Amino acid sequence: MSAQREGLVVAHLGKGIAVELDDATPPVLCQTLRKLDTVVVGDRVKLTLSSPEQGRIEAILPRRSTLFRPARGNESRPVAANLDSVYVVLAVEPACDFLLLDQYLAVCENSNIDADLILNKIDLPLPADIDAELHYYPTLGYRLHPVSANRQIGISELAHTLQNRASLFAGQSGVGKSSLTNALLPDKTLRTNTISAISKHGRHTTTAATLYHLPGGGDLIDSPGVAIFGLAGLTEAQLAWGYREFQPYIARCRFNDCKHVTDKDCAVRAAAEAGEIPLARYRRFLKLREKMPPPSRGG
Ligand SMILES: Nc1nc2c(ncn2[C@@H]2O[C@H](COP(=O)(O)OP(=O)(O)OP(=O)(O)O)[C@@H](O)[C@H]2O)c(=O)[nH]1
Ligand SMILES: [Zn+2]
Repeated sequence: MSAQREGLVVAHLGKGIAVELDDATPPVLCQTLRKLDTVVVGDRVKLTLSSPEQGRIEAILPRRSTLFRPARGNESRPVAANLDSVYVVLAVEPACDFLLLDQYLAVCENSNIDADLILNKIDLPLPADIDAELHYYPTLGYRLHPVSANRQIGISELAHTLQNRASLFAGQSGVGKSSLTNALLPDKTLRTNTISAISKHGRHTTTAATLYHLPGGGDLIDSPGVAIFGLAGLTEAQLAWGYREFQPYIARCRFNDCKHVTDKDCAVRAAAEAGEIPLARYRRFLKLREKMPPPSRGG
């Protein structure tokens, strides 16, 4: 038996988990001890090697962030670990879904994950009202990156901001997440090598999520399933906190457990009515609140 090593989980394969050792490539195929919590892409793990290509994961090192996805009922399941940033991708077509955007931002605000906005397809004209709505977000501290994946506009600037961090692209279907990933990882063989090195002994299996090292530095977690992550695990109070401009008002509500809806002397609602908080954002907060599973709305 060899000594314990540490590594990074780079992919979930049908027959095991691909782990990149800190001092070696290609990744090794690992099994996990049954009693371990779910191991996810981005996790740092302790493992022992049974052969140069195979190992067993024995511990998950503490995570600095975890992204959850809703599972059956009110359950949630971790899908990615140790993310630094979520990049919410938007486009003029399909139309900007601001409710989904606010939902992503609220999750990140409560998960120790930074959030940026990417406006893709800037080769297409953007209506003025959408443009104005989008430009409100930088006033809250969210950076907005205008790009075109197809026309290769703004891609090198984007690559620069992705350096030295682990990121994930989120957004509705069709906004161009795959196109952006391809623009940033032009070397297709580099992308597929990771997986084929691991699955060469068996049938090719679809992966739930994969971590890629970007050529300019930084990691990108690509996961079809994570693209639309839900409000899984958030409480109603966390949802309100996820609206950054609400934060200074929340402490001024009369009641500690103010729901910011019809409550007496709610400073958040008052600010929205006075135009200090954009009414559109407050309304979307109310809508998201309605969408939350009942248990997290209680108490
Ligand atoms: N006009 C224009 N179209 C683009 C641009 N980038 C991507 N598209 C197009 O948008 C469509 C959707 O792109 P995808 O990359 O598949 O979008 P996605 O977000 O990965 O979609 P899902 O895989 O369904 O989640 C494709 O037809 C792309 O060619 C762009 O910069 N400009
Ligand atoms: Zn309130």
